[in-house]
Amino acid sequence: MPTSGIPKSVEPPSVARFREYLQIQTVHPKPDYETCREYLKHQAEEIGLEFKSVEYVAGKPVIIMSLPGTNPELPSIILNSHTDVVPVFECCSIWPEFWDYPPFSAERVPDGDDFKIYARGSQDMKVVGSCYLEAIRNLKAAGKSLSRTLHLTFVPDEEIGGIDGMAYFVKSQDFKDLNAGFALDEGIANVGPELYAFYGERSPNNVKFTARGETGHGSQFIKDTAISKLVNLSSELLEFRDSQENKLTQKYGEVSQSNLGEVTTLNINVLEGGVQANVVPENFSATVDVRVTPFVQINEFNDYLKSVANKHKVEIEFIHPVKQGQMTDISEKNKYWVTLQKVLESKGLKTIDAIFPAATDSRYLRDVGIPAIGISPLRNIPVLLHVHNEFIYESLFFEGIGMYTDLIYELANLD
Ligand SMILES: CSCC[C@H](NC(C)=O)C(=O)O
Ligand SMILES: [Zn+2]
Ligand SMILES: [Zn+2]
Repeated sequence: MPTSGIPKSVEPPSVARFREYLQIQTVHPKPDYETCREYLKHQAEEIGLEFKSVEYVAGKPVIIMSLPGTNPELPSIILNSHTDVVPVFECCSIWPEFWDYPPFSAERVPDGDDFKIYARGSQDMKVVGSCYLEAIRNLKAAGKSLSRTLHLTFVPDEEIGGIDGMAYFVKSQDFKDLNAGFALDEGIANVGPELYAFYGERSPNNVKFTARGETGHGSQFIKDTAISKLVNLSSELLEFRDSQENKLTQKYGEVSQSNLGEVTTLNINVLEGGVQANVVPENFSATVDVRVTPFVQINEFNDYLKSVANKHKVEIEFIHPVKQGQMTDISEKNKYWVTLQKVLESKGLKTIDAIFPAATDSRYLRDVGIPAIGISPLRNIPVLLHVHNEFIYESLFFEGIGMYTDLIYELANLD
């Protein structure tokens, strides 16, 4: 334990480094990536890692820190994390303080024998990036020999879809040069004692439906209005949504984070149209957040959406191209997975193997053929990603460092 022999009130250096990272305001819509780059460069220099910063889009650095292995011909291990965090709501008129501490002060607050560290990004996902760095610091300090090369990748913009970050990176020569064999990426905290291990995720599919119809005076019985078409279409979409939920409740008794990824969800989140109350609008649209499970063929699912739109005489637009979600093999055939399971077992940790319900940068890695597992070291803690008052227990940070130290060592020494 990094704290042994040190009074609890004294902040361990690893925690000070973690808190410094949390204090950098890499928050959307204007993340401070420059300060973040400087911070990471300093970490790389201190630990003794090669450092490279590349920008596929100006001002959005992808940072690659490398530790060459003794057998650099072997496929490398990627330890990925994103540097950006989601916005915070600090207060509103009826609820003056959403946060107990300022979200970028990274306050270290005593909590019994432990400390809580409050900050945006403490769970999602600066804790993971910091654990990787501390684990490698420990391995280097202990003089451990690693045969595979390690690459720590710190990427921007995951929280807004990764288009200017991981999506460009995986297509680049820089990425090909990594000769990656396996990647670890983000997971999600668990209120229970197990760790989630995500081997796939649902494809985010934003779809806009636009209905057009008869216009006229708001006092009349006008047929085939845009709204009536959109309402009928929406009812059918919501019936589909119910059927997906029923599938889970029939199979598992309830919907949970561990089974949600097995079905497709949709939420109608933006309605647009109308000019004034007494004018029947010529058009009205609904934008829907659809999350397509990798267990169905995305093309077939989109054909189904087209057929529903067609039936209700509504136009359909797929806002961005969506690819079939790929899944990482979690059978005995995947030696990286077997190693991960072995290490976690040796530490008394169990995994819940699941499909991530939302989107992470792992989808880009899997798409270019890199087996990726999304994992978080956080357990027995409320799930606070994107939530007010995000915090972690300091003890979980130490547990995470221990877990990644063993995991990285074993993965990097796989034949
Ligand atoms: C669609 S890309 C934005 C990424 C975001 N990821 C998470 C984990 O919230 C999401 O799924 O909405
Ligand atoms: Zn995240
Ligand atoms: Zn997030």
